Amino acid sequence: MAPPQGPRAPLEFGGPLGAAALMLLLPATMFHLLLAARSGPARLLGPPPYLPGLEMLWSPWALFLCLAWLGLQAALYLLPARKVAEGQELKDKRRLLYPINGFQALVLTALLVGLGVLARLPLGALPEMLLPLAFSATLIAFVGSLLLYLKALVAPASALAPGGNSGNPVYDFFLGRELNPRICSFDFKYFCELRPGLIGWVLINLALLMQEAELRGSPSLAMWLVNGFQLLYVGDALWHEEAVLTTMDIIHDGFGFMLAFGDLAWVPFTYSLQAQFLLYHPQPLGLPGASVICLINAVGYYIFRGANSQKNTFRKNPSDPRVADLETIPTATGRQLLVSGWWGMVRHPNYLGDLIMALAWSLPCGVSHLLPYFYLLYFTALLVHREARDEQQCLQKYGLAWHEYCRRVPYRIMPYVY
Ligand SMILES: NC(=O)C1=CN([C@@H]2O[C@H](COP(=O)(O)OP(=O)(O)OC[C@H]3O[C@@H](n4cnc5c(N)ncnc54)[C@H](OP(=O)(O)O)[C@@H]3O)[C@@H](O)[C@H]2O)C=CC1
Ligand SMILES: CC(C)CCC[C@@H](C)[C@H]1CC=C2C3=C(CC[C@@]21C)[C@@]1(C)CC[C@H](O)C(C)(C)[C@@H]1CC3
Repeated sequence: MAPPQGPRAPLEFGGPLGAAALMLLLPATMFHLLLAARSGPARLLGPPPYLPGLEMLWSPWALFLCLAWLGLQAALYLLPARKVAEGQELKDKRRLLYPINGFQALVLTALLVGLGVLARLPLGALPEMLLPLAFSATLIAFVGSLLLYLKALVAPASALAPGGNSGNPVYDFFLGRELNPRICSFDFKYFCELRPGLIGWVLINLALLMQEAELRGSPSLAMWLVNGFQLLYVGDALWHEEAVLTTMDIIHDGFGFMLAFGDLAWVPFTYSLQAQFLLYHPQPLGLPGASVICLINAVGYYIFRGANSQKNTFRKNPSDPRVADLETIPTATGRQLLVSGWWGMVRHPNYLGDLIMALAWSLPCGVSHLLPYFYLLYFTALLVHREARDEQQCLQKYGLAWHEYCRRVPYRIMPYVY
């Protein structure tokens, strides 16, 4: 068994107690949202409309569907890739290899689903199964994290995540002990981060759109917008798959319950909340309103993509002509920090773009209910917390240079506000 690592990283998420509370609170919130979306009052706050019995949650058929979905995505992951990318350097100086074929997986899944629909696959029946599917996904995330935790107990110390090896089993189970758990070249965290959950999310959205068409003759404009915006977001993530290799989830966080549940259950079943809400609460939306919402999404996407691409291009090759003229601050590590362009506006311009898009995803649901704005509220909290974690990590990495960056670029996410 690997001994806990040298100097212990400070505990995050409120330590073991916070981790235990989140393990209960996150699934409970997800089920609350699923139940509220289909209830008449659709209340975000307040008690759930009813408490589902085990017979409403547990279904062997739903478990089979979830496992089949994971199996399909794993098979697509193993197909030959257009590119194999190198990850960041690890503590033992190695670099892991990652297949770049996520967008191919999305296209092949779309083809398979299209063929299925032509062969009368009842995709419109999926919305009725969301509760048992979410329950099975949670079960899979729980059992999967347990197996990963046990695997990590025999992993070498160099394979452990900086934050997930405190020695407290609850905390480590939640955050994940091992940084890059793999069997041969199959990387569990990288696989789960982008494929089953994100592609599952757009599939659920599509099923909700088809069900709406069945119920009301055609999908509403609001449902088209939500589907279109979120498909763009998922397509973009898979097209720029290589960029995920520099996110804190891949570089810093272990693969434990937080990411397993987040990737496999939370993303597909709560990120599709707007489409769920629209199926049960149709909203009128005219062309002028839709055009304004499209503009908001386009502005958000422009900032999000511009900022992420600028940083990725700069990190890959600082002399690339697209970024070579930008002003930078040198750091003791030899790396530089951008202080002009998007990254001179605020310290996390990509978060700002993401939040503007989150607003555009909720607006088609009207303003009569708070429920479809849950994603915007949750996402603001997630990004504010994530920004604080990243700030801590950057301060450790870059010391005085980071202080200088903060002095030159005082706002974190929103200029003149935060
Ligand atoms: N939809 C969702 O649920 C979620 C979406 N996201 C999105 O994922 C994307 C990635 O987010 P995340 O991984 O949190 O963070 P970022 O992509 O913002 O990466 C932060 C890192 O960027 C580098 N960096 C910071 N400032 C500068 C600078 N001025 N110049 C150069 N490099 C800099 C640092 O790493 P280094 O110096 O080591 O390169 C820092 O650790 C974002 O667009 C976010 O909105 C994130 C979480 C959830
Ligand atoms: C359940 C908890 C509250 C926490 C779980 C958080 C996870 C759901 C998110 C952590 C980082 C994520 C990212 C994306 C999805 C959500 C999770 C897994 C991301 C794949 C979405 C698409 C983006 O384009 C991205 C930049 C690739 C994102 C990377 C981070």
